[in-house]
This record gives sequence, C-alpha cells and structure tokens, in this order.
Amino acid sequence: MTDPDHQPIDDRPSLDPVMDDHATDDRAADHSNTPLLQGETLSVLFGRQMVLREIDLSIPRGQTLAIIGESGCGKTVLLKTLVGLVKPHSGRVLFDNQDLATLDDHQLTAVRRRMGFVFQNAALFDSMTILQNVAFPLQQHRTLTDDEIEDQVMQGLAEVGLPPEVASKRPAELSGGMRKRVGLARALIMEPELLVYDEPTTGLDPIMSDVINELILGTRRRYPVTSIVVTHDMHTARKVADRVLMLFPRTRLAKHESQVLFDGPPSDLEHAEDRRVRQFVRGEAGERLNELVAAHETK
Ligand SMILES: Nc1ncnc2c1ncn2[C@@H]1O[C@H](COP(=O)(O)OP(=O)(O)OP(=O)(O)O)[C@@H](O)[C@H]1O
Repeated sequence: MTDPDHQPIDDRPSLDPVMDDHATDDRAADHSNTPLLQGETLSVLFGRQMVLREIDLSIPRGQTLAIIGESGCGKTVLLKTLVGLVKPHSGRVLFDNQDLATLDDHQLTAVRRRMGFVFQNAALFDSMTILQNVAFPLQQHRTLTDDEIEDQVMQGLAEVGLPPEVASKRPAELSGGMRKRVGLARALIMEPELLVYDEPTTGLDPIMSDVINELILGTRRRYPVTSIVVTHDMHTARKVADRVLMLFPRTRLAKHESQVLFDGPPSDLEHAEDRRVRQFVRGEAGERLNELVAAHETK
C-alpha cells in the first residue's frame, strides 16, 4: 500500500479455524470453459478518492497475468478486489462463476481456500516457527496427523529450495529472500487454483529475484494454476507472464480514457502504441519529471 495513513488490510490468513464441507464439491464443479476469474466494470473508492474506474478483466484458467504500472496506480487494490479483500464500489467479481458479493462468510472462506496469497512482506506470523507458519493452512483445513503435516511442510520447504533446518527457525532469523520462499511454500501447500503474488521480488537481489521467477514458472509447470503477479519488476513480468495488464493512475487520465493502457502478451510491450507504456517498460522518465515539478509549483 502506498498510503500509510490508510487502514492496512491484514494479509495474513485468518486465525479463525473455519472448516468447510463444500470445498470438494466446489473443486469438482466443471466450469472448465469459463474464465476462473472475471472482474466486471470494477470501480473502487476510498472515501472520495476513486482508485479504480470501470475495470473489465477476465482471467482464463491456467493463465499467468502480470499487473504493472507506476506506484499508486491501484495494482494492489485491483488484486485485492479480485480476491474479495476489497469490496468494489460498483461492478462485480466472479470467481469460478460465483459472484463474490453474493457469498456469505462461510462460502467466501470456501472460495478463499482455493486461493493462495504471496504478499510483499511474506506476511508470516513472527511468533511461530517456519514449520508452524507453513503448516498453518493445513491445520486449518485438513484432517491430517501431525506427522503427515510435518512431512508435507518439509517437502514444501524443499520445493522452494529451503533446507530442513529452517523449519525450527522464526521469520526474524531468515533473510528477505528466504522469508519470501517460506511465504510461497505456505501459499503452495494447499495447491490452490489461484495464486496471487504481490511484489514477489521486491527487495531481492537479481539472482534471488530470478529464483522466485523460476519458482513461479515451476509451479505453473507442475499443475495448471492460474496466477496474478503484481510487480514493478519488468524482468519478472516478461519472464513469468503470459499476459500483461498495465494500469495508469486514474487522476492522470483524460476524462474518458481507459485506466488499462495495455493488455497483451509481454512481447508486445516494447512496441505498444501508447507512448506511456513504452516509456514505463523502458524505465524512461519522459515528461514525468516536468509534470512532478509543475505539480509542486502550483501548490
Ligand atoms: N485500504 C485503503 N484505504 C484507503 N486508501 C487506500 C487503501 N488501499 C489503497 N489505497 C490507496 O489507493 C491507491 C492505490 O494503491 P495501491 O496500493 O493499489 O497502489 P499500487 O499501484 O499497488 O502501488 P505500489 O506499486 O506503490 O504498491 C493509493 O493512493 C493508496 O493510498
């Protein structure tokens, strides 16, 4: 989130143990021809600030979508709206054909169990060991013995390249890259149908960033997961995404311009018609510096 004054949303999984009997039925439902996720004319307001205006977005099953755009344009808000963590002011979100706004808490929990979240700061529980952190979703939702849970956690840690001795440590004892991989292991442990990553490589060195990229790709190769990756890292966007969506800050758009400046394969970014897209992906300030100076002078 860019604005520290606003209420933070707790990204960590809920501590309420909610058991759900219908999840298996949900997974079994065959909607394989419909997109997994659809956002229809989504607008989001915080107070009087409209962050998203009439966004339409449909994500087919198995696709990896990267959402890019400059800081504060609403990438995280769009991500959170799509998974039901932020309620749109208007429009609706359909997950597997179910309108999130019509679901009660129990049904929403069942839907969320089909999603895995990898948040920017890894959102681990500081007081728990790594084993307990990664085991957490399993303990909430599955009836497994402690030994079975431990086996699965150790396997999950190995899959993200973490050694077994990490299991007994606490998050504060690990590097940022390790914590991100723990976050990924925790998200993957339930084999979710939808994986959402918010800035998965922020703060990492280029090699560790690429380790995360490879893990995202490896997960997609392992099973047909649908993924949304919010990122500033153009290397990540180009490498992991089948499709890239570029948002633009609503306040800097002309009145009837769409907030989505680009929606297409990463290979088309360099040659996008819109100059703002080309400048963004090349990291060129263009007229932005002059705009910022002018905005400052008019205050
Ligand atoms: N819970 C909230 N309450 C009020 N305003 C919010 C909230 N969440 C986000 N905003 C505002 O919405 C705008 C977009 O925020 P968002 O975090 O989606 O941007 P972003 O594109 O992800 O930025 P960054 O790349 O810096 O993370 C910002 O102006 C932010 O202050």
